[in-house]
Amino acid sequence: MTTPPPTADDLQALAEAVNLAEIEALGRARLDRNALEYYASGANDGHTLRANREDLATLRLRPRMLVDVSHIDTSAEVLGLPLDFPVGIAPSAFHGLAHADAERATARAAAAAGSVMTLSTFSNTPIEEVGQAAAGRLWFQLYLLRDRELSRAVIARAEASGARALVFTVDAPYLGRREANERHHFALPPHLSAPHVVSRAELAQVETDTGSQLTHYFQNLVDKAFTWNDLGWLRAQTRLPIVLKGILTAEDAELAVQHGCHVWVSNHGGRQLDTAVSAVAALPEVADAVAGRAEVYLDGGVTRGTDVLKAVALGARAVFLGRAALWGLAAGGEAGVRQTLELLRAEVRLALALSGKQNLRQVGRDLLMR
Ligand SMILES: Cc1cc2nc3c(=O)[nH]c(=O)nc-3n(C[C@H](O)[C@H](O)[C@H](O)COP(=O)(O)O)c2cc1C
Ligand SMILES: CCCCCCC(=O)C(=O)O
Repeated sequence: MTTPPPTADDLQALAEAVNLAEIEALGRARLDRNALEYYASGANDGHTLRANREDLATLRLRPRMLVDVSHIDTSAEVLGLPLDFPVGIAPSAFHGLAHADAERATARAAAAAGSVMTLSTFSNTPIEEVGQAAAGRLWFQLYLLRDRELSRAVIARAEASGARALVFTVDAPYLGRREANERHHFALPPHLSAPHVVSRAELAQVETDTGSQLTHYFQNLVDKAFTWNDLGWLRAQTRLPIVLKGILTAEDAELAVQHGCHVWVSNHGGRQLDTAVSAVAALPEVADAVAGRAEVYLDGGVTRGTDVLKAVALGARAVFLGRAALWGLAAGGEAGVRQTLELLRAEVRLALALSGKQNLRQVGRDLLMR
Protein backbone atom coordinates (compact mmCIF):
# COMPACT_ATOMS: atom_id res chain seq x y z
CA MET A 1 0.00 0.00 0.00
CA THR A 2 1.11 3.61 -0.55
CA THR A 3 1.35 5.74 2.57
CA PRO A 4 -0.91 8.74 1.85
CA PRO A 5 0.75 12.18 1.84
CA PRO A 6 0.61 13.93 5.22
CA THR A 7 -2.40 16.21 5.60
CA ALA A 8 -2.32 19.76 6.98
CA ASP A 9 -3.47 18.29 10.34
CA ASP A 10 -0.60 15.78 10.27
CA LEU A 11 1.91 18.57 9.64
CA GLN A 12 0.38 20.69 12.39
CA ALA A 13 0.68 17.79 14.86
CA LEU A 14 4.28 17.32 13.75
CA ALA A 15 5.12 20.98 14.30
CA GLU A 16 3.71 20.71 17.83
CA ALA A 17 5.74 17.60 18.77
CA VAL A 18 8.14 18.31 21.63
CA ASN A 19 10.25 15.17 21.49
CA LEU A 20 11.12 12.20 19.30
CA ALA A 21 8.69 9.90 21.12
CA GLU A 22 5.82 12.11 19.99
CA ILE A 23 7.09 12.06 16.41
CA GLU A 24 7.37 8.27 16.65
CA ALA A 25 3.70 8.04 17.66
CA LEU A 26 2.69 10.26 14.72
CA GLY A 27 4.82 8.26 12.28
CA ARG A 28 3.58 4.89 13.48
CA ALA A 29 -0.04 5.99 13.15
CA ARG A 30 0.42 6.76 9.44
CA LEU A 31 1.86 3.39 8.39
CA ASP A 32 0.07 0.21 7.36
CA ARG A 33 0.89 -3.05 9.11
CA ASN A 34 3.36 -4.25 6.46
CA ALA A 35 5.51 -1.10 6.74
CA LEU A 36 5.11 -0.61 10.49
CA GLU A 37 6.18 -4.14 11.33
CA TYR A 38 9.15 -3.89 8.98
CA TYR A 39 10.40 -0.66 10.56
CA ALA A 40 9.62 -1.46 14.17
CA SER A 41 10.61 -5.07 14.50
CA GLY A 42 13.63 -6.52 16.22
CA ALA A 43 14.86 -10.08 15.95
CA ASN A 44 13.06 -12.85 17.85
CA ASP A 45 12.04 -11.70 21.36
CA GLY A 46 13.39 -8.15 20.95
CA HIS A 47 15.75 -8.30 23.97
CA THR A 48 18.56 -6.44 22.19
CA LEU A 49 16.12 -3.97 20.63
CA ARG A 50 14.94 -2.97 24.11
CA ALA A 51 18.42 -3.15 25.69
CA ASN A 52 19.73 -0.49 23.28
CA ARG A 53 17.27 2.03 24.72
CA GLU A 54 17.32 0.81 28.32
CA ASP A 55 21.11 0.76 28.64
CA LEU A 56 21.36 4.31 27.30
CA ALA A 57 18.62 5.51 29.65
CA THR A 58 20.06 3.88 32.76
CA LEU A 59 23.58 5.32 32.39
CA ARG A 60 23.84 8.16 34.92
CA LEU A 61 25.46 11.54 34.26
CA ARG A 62 27.83 13.47 36.58
CA PRO A 63 27.15 17.14 35.69
CA ARG A 64 29.56 19.90 36.80
CA MET A 65 28.32 23.27 38.11
CA LEU A 66 29.32 26.93 37.93
CA VAL A 67 30.78 26.72 34.46
CA ASP A 68 30.25 29.54 31.92
CA VAL A 69 27.78 27.93 29.52
CA SER A 70 26.56 31.13 27.91
CA HIS A 71 27.98 29.88 24.57
CA ILE A 72 27.52 26.26 23.57
CA ASP A 73 29.15 24.71 20.52
CA THR A 74 27.57 21.44 19.32
CA SER A 75 29.70 21.09 16.20
CA ALA A 76 31.48 17.88 15.29
CA GLU A 77 33.34 16.33 12.37
CA VAL A 78 33.20 12.89 10.73
CA LEU A 79 35.88 11.88 8.23
CA GLY A 80 36.62 15.53 7.55
CA LEU A 81 32.96 16.51 7.08
CA PRO A 82 31.82 19.22 9.51
CA LEU A 83 28.51 18.48 11.25
CA ASP A 84 26.33 21.00 13.10
CA PHE A 85 25.98 18.38 15.83
CA PRO A 86 27.23 14.82 16.17
CA VAL A 87 24.22 13.05 14.69
CA GLY A 88 23.81 11.38 11.30
CA ILE A 89 21.23 9.14 9.65
CA ALA A 90 21.91 5.38 9.73
CA PRO A 91 21.21 3.35 6.60
CA SER A 92 17.77 1.84 6.42
CA ALA A 93 16.11 0.10 3.54
CA PHE A 94 12.89 1.18 1.84
CA HIS A 95 12.15 4.80 2.80
CA GLY A 96 9.44 4.61 0.14
CA LEU A 97 7.28 2.71 2.63
CA ALA A 98 7.08 5.90 4.70
CA HIS A 99 6.77 8.69 2.15
CA ALA A 100 6.57 9.15 -1.61
CA ASP A 101 9.72 11.29 -1.64
CA ALA A 102 11.51 8.40 0.08
CA GLU A 103 15.31 8.77 0.47
CA ARG A 104 15.33 12.13 -1.35
CA ALA A 105 13.34 13.65 1.51
CA THR A 106 15.63 12.16 4.17
CA ALA A 107 18.70 13.40 2.33
CA ARG A 108 17.33 16.93 1.96
CA ALA A 109 16.53 17.04 5.68
CA ALA A 110 19.99 15.77 6.63
CA ALA A 111 21.62 18.39 4.41
CA ALA A 112 19.45 21.20 5.82
CA ALA A 113 20.31 20.19 9.39
CA GLY A 114 24.07 20.03 8.74
CA SER A 115 24.00 16.29 9.31
CA VAL A 116 24.98 13.36 7.07
CA MET A 117 22.84 10.63 5.54
CA THR A 118 23.94 7.06 4.98
CA LEU A 119 22.07 5.59 2.02
CA SER A 120 21.24 1.87 2.15
CA THR A 121 22.10 -0.51 -0.67
CA PHE A 122 18.38 -1.37 -0.43
CA SER A 123 17.09 2.15 -0.94
CA ASN A 124 14.03 2.74 -3.10
CA THR A 125 15.79 5.67 -4.80
CA PRO A 126 18.91 5.49 -6.97
CA ILE A 127 22.02 6.96 -5.42
CA GLU A 128 22.39 9.48 -8.26
CA GLU A 129 19.13 11.18 -7.17
CA VAL A 130 19.94 10.98 -3.47
CA GLY A 131 23.40 12.42 -4.13
CA GLN A 132 21.79 15.53 -5.63
CA ALA A 133 19.49 15.94 -2.64
CA ALA A 134 22.24 15.37 -0.06
CA ALA A 135 24.44 18.24 -1.25
CA GLY A 136 27.69 16.50 -0.30
CA ARG A 137 26.40 15.13 3.00
CA LEU A 138 26.20 11.50 1.92
CA TRP A 139 27.71 8.17 2.89
CA PHE A 140 26.81 4.90 1.17
CA GLN A 141 26.10 1.61 2.95
CA LEU A 142 27.20 -1.52 1.15
CA TYR A 143 25.84 -5.02 1.42
CA LEU A 144 28.41 -7.10 -0.34
CA LEU A 145 26.59 -9.10 -3.00
CA ARG A 146 27.53 -12.54 -4.24
CA ASP A 147 27.74 -10.91 -7.65
CA ARG A 148 31.03 -9.04 -7.23
CA GLU A 149 30.59 -7.22 -10.55
CA LEU A 150 27.30 -5.79 -9.33
CA SER A 151 28.95 -4.79 -6.03
CA ARG A 152 31.74 -3.09 -7.95
CA ALA A 153 29.22 -1.22 -10.10
CA VAL A 154 27.26 -0.05 -7.05
CA ILE A 155 30.46 1.23 -5.38
CA ALA A 156 31.42 3.12 -8.55
CA ARG A 157 27.97 4.71 -8.67
CA ALA A 158 28.27 5.74 -5.03
CA GLU A 159 31.62 7.40 -5.66
CA ALA A 160 30.36 9.17 -8.78
CA SER A 161 27.33 10.44 -6.84
CA GLY A 162 29.45 12.15 -4.19
CA ALA A 163 29.36 9.63 -1.33
CA ARG A 164 32.19 10.43 1.08
CA ALA A 165 32.47 7.07 2.83
CA LEU A 166 31.64 3.44 2.21
CA VAL A 167 29.87 1.87 5.19
CA PHE A 168 30.27 -1.88 4.90
CA THR A 169 27.71 -3.75 7.00
CA VAL A 170 29.34 -6.78 8.59
CA ASP A 171 26.63 -8.05 10.95
CA ALA A 172 24.22 -9.45 8.39
CA PRO A 173 25.51 -12.42 6.39
CA TYR A 174 21.95 -13.64 6.94
CA LEU A 175 19.01 -11.52 7.93
CA GLY A 176 17.91 -11.84 11.55
CA ARG A 177 14.51 -13.39 12.05
CA ARG A 178 11.93 -10.63 12.49
CA GLU A 179 9.04 -12.85 13.38
CA ALA A 180 6.24 -10.38 12.71
CA ASN A 181 7.50 -10.02 9.11
CA GLU A 182 7.51 -13.81 8.77
CA ARG A 183 4.04 -14.16 10.28
CA HIS A 184 2.49 -11.56 8.01
CA HIS A 185 4.61 -12.23 4.89
CA PHE A 186 6.31 -8.85 4.53
CA ALA A 187 6.45 -7.79 0.88
CA LEU A 188 7.58 -4.66 -0.89
CA PRO A 189 4.49 -2.98 -2.40
CA PRO A 190 4.35 -3.14 -6.22
CA HIS A 191 5.12 0.56 -6.72
CA LEU A 192 8.53 0.25 -5.00
CA SER A 193 11.78 -1.35 -6.11
CA ALA A 194 15.40 -1.57 -4.96
CA PRO A 195 17.19 -0.01 -7.92
CA HIS A 196 20.80 -0.73 -6.92
CA VAL A 197 20.34 -4.46 -6.83
CA VAL A 198 17.13 -5.69 -8.39
CA SER A 199 14.38 -4.92 -10.82
CA ARG A 200 10.75 -5.07 -9.88
CA ALA A 201 10.37 -8.08 -12.20
CA GLU A 202 13.07 -9.99 -10.33
CA LEU A 203 11.44 -9.11 -7.01
CA ALA A 204 8.13 -10.46 -8.25
CA GLN A 205 9.81 -13.81 -8.86
CA VAL A 206 10.70 -14.15 -5.17
CA GLU A 207 7.30 -13.14 -3.89
CA THR A 208 6.24 -16.00 -1.75
CA ASP A 209 3.30 -17.33 0.15
CA THR A 210 5.50 -18.46 3.01
CA GLY A 211 7.35 -16.07 5.29
CA SER A 212 8.88 -12.69 4.56
CA GLN A 213 9.71 -11.84 0.94
CA LEU A 214 12.67 -9.96 2.29
CA THR A 215 14.33 -12.95 3.94
CA HIS A 216 14.06 -15.09 0.83
CA TYR A 217 15.46 -12.38 -1.36
CA PHE A 218 18.28 -11.30 0.94
CA GLN A 219 19.51 -14.86 1.46
CA ASN A 220 20.12 -15.33 -2.24
CA LEU A 221 21.74 -12.00 -2.84
CA VAL A 222 24.29 -11.34 -0.10
CA ASP A 223 27.76 -12.91 0.13
CA LYS A 224 27.96 -15.11 3.23
CA ALA A 225 31.53 -16.28 2.75
CA PHE A 226 33.25 -12.87 2.98
CA THR A 227 35.89 -12.71 5.75
CA TRP A 228 38.61 -10.41 7.03
CA ASN A 229 40.88 -11.94 4.38
CA ASP A 230 38.65 -10.53 1.63
CA LEU A 231 38.74 -6.92 2.87
CA GLY A 232 41.73 -6.30 0.60
CA TRP A 233 39.42 -6.86 -2.37
CA LEU A 234 37.03 -4.23 -1.08
CA ARG A 235 39.89 -1.80 -0.36
CA ALA A 236 41.04 -2.18 -3.96
CA GLN A 237 37.61 -1.20 -5.29
CA THR A 238 37.39 2.27 -3.76
CA ARG A 239 39.29 5.40 -2.78
CA LEU A 240 36.68 6.13 -0.11
CA PRO A 241 37.28 5.59 3.60
CA ILE A 242 35.72 2.29 4.69
CA VAL A 243 33.65 2.08 7.87
CA LEU A 244 32.77 -1.38 9.24
CA LYS A 245 29.21 -1.24 10.61
CA GLY A 246 28.18 -3.84 13.16
CA ILE A 247 31.27 -4.16 15.35
CA LEU A 248 30.55 -5.15 18.98
CA THR A 249 33.85 -6.46 20.41
CA ALA A 250 37.39 -5.29 21.10
CA GLU A 251 38.73 -8.20 19.03
CA ASP A 252 36.87 -7.15 15.89
CA ALA A 253 37.65 -3.48 16.52
CA GLU A 254 41.36 -4.34 16.56
CA LEU A 255 41.02 -6.25 13.28
CA ALA A 256 39.10 -3.38 11.73
CA VAL A 257 41.87 -0.93 12.57
CA GLN A 258 44.54 -3.32 11.33
CA HIS A 259 42.65 -3.42 8.02
CA GLY A 260 42.60 0.37 7.80
CA CYS A 261 38.87 0.75 8.55
CA HIS A 262 36.79 2.95 10.83
CA VAL A 263 34.41 1.37 13.31
CA TRP A 264 30.63 1.70 13.66
CA VAL A 265 29.38 0.07 16.86
CA SER A 266 25.95 -1.39 16.16
CA ASN A 267 23.77 -4.44 16.62
CA HIS A 268 21.61 -3.36 13.68
CA GLY A 269 18.97 -1.91 15.96
CA GLY A 270 18.41 -5.31 17.59
CA ARG A 271 17.34 -6.80 14.25
CA GLN A 272 20.07 -9.43 13.89
CA LEU A 273 21.32 -11.56 16.82
CA ASP A 274 18.83 -11.28 19.64
CA THR A 275 20.38 -11.05 23.13
CA ALA A 276 23.57 -9.58 21.58
CA VAL A 277 25.10 -6.87 23.75
CA SER A 278 23.50 -3.42 23.54
CA ALA A 279 25.37 -0.90 21.42
CA VAL A 280 26.21 1.43 24.31
CA ALA A 281 27.40 -1.46 26.49
CA ALA A 282 29.78 -2.55 23.71
CA LEU A 283 31.11 0.94 23.06
CA PRO A 284 33.72 1.28 25.85
CA GLU A 285 35.64 -1.90 24.96
CA VAL A 286 35.56 -0.98 21.27
CA ALA A 287 36.71 2.60 21.88
CA ASP A 288 39.49 1.35 24.16
CA ALA A 289 40.67 -1.14 21.53
CA VAL A 290 40.63 1.48 18.77
CA ALA A 291 42.51 3.90 21.04
CA GLY A 292 42.24 6.88 18.70
CA ARG A 293 43.64 5.08 15.64
CA ALA A 294 40.34 5.32 13.74
CA GLU A 295 36.98 7.03 14.10
CA VAL A 296 34.28 5.30 16.17
CA TYR A 297 30.53 5.78 15.75
CA LEU A 298 27.46 4.24 17.38
CA ASP A 299 23.85 3.56 16.56
CA GLY A 300 21.07 1.82 18.45
CA GLY A 301 18.32 3.34 20.56
CA VAL A 302 19.35 6.99 20.31
CA THR A 303 16.34 9.26 20.89
CA ARG A 304 17.59 11.90 23.34
CA GLY A 305 20.28 14.56 23.53
CA THR A 306 21.56 12.87 26.68
CA ASP A 307 21.95 9.62 24.68
CA VAL A 308 24.19 11.49 22.25
CA LEU A 309 26.31 12.89 25.07
CA LYS A 310 26.68 9.48 26.72
CA ALA A 311 27.89 7.93 23.47
CA VAL A 312 30.38 10.76 22.95
CA ALA A 313 31.55 10.39 26.56
CA LEU A 314 32.27 6.71 25.90
CA GLY A 315 34.29 7.38 22.76
CA ALA A 316 31.92 7.83 19.82
CA ARG A 317 32.65 10.70 17.45
CA ALA A 318 29.03 10.72 16.29
CA VAL A 319 25.84 8.70 16.60
CA PHE A 320 23.36 7.70 13.92
CA LEU A 321 19.56 7.47 13.93
CA GLY A 322 17.82 4.45 12.44
CA ARG A 323 14.13 4.21 13.29
CA ALA A 324 13.91 7.77 14.64
CA ALA A 325 14.55 9.10 11.14
CA LEU A 326 12.00 6.70 9.65
CA TRP A 327 9.32 7.80 12.12
CA GLY A 328 10.03 11.41 11.18
CA LEU A 329 9.80 10.57 7.48
CA ALA A 330 6.48 8.78 8.00
CA ALA A 331 5.12 11.62 10.13
CA GLY A 332 5.85 14.40 7.64
CA GLY A 333 8.36 13.59 4.90
CA GLU A 334 11.32 15.98 4.75
CA ALA A 335 9.73 18.22 7.41
CA GLY A 336 9.42 15.26 9.76
CA VAL A 337 13.07 14.27 9.47
CA ARG A 338 14.08 17.93 9.88
CA GLN A 339 11.96 18.29 12.98
CA THR A 340 13.52 15.11 14.40
CA LEU A 341 17.03 16.42 13.83
CA GLU A 342 16.24 19.93 15.10
CA LEU A 343 14.67 18.65 18.33
CA LEU A 344 17.64 16.41 18.92
CA ARG A 345 20.10 19.18 18.24
CA ALA A 346 18.35 21.42 20.78
CA GLU A 347 18.47 18.58 23.30
CA VAL A 348 22.22 18.07 22.73
CA ARG A 349 22.80 21.78 23.31
CA LEU A 350 20.79 21.81 26.54
CA ALA A 351 22.33 18.57 27.79
CA LEU A 352 25.82 20.01 27.22
CA ALA A 353 24.94 23.20 29.09
CA LEU A 354 23.33 21.39 32.02
CA SER A 355 26.34 19.08 32.24
CA GLY A 356 28.66 22.08 32.54
CA LYS A 357 30.28 21.56 29.12
CA GLN A 358 30.80 24.19 26.46
CA ASN A 359 31.50 21.81 23.60
CA LEU A 360 31.90 18.14 22.74
CA ARG A 361 35.67 18.18 23.17
CA GLN A 362 35.05 18.62 26.90
CA VAL A 363 32.89 15.49 27.06
CA GLY A 364 34.75 12.46 28.42
CA ARG A 365 34.18 9.46 30.63
CA ASP A 366 34.24 11.63 33.74
CA LEU A 367 30.74 12.74 32.67
CA LEU A 368 29.45 9.24 33.52
CA MET A 369 29.03 7.40 36.81
CA ARG A 370 31.21 4.31 36.89
C1 LIG B 1 13.68 -0.56 8.85
C2 LIG B 1 15.17 -0.70 9.01
C3 LIG B 1 15.94 -1.00 7.90
C4 LIG B 1 17.32 -1.11 8.02
N1 LIG B 1 18.06 -1.32 6.91
C5 LIG B 1 19.41 -1.37 7.01
C6 LIG B 1 20.21 -1.51 5.86
O1 LIG B 1 19.72 -1.55 4.74
N2 LIG B 1 21.55 -1.58 6.03
C7 LIG B 1 22.14 -1.52 7.27
O2 LIG B 1 23.35 -1.59 7.37
N3 LIG B 1 21.39 -1.36 8.37
C8 LIG B 1 20.05 -1.28 8.28
N4 LIG B 1 19.31 -1.07 9.39
C9 LIG B 1 19.96 -0.90 10.70
C10 LIG B 1 20.25 0.59 10.95
O3 LIG B 1 21.26 1.06 10.10
C11 LIG B 1 20.71 0.85 12.38
O4 LIG B 1 21.79 0.02 12.67
C12 LIG B 1 19.62 0.67 13.44
O5 LIG B 1 18.35 1.02 12.95
C13 LIG B 1 19.95 1.53 14.66
O6 LIG B 1 19.02 1.36 15.67
P1 LIG B 1 17.81 2.37 15.96
O7 LIG B 1 16.77 2.05 14.94
O8 LIG B 1 17.41 2.01 17.35
O9 LIG B 1 18.33 3.79 15.84
C14 LIG B 1 17.93 -0.96 9.29
C15 LIG B 1 17.15 -0.66 10.40
C16 LIG B 1 15.79 -0.53 10.27
C17 LIG B 1 14.96 -0.19 11.49
C1 LIG C 1 15.65 -7.84 0.59
C2 LIG C 1 15.98 -6.58 1.23
C3 LIG C 1 16.64 -6.75 2.53
C4 LIG C 1 16.94 -5.43 3.15
C5 LIG C 1 17.57 -5.59 4.47
C6 LIG C 1 17.72 -4.30 5.13
C7 LIG C 1 18.16 -4.45 6.56
O1 LIG C 1 19.31 -4.43 6.82
C8 LIG C 1 17.17 -4.60 7.59
O2 LIG C 1 17.56 -4.58 8.77
O3 LIG C 1 15.96 -4.77 7.31
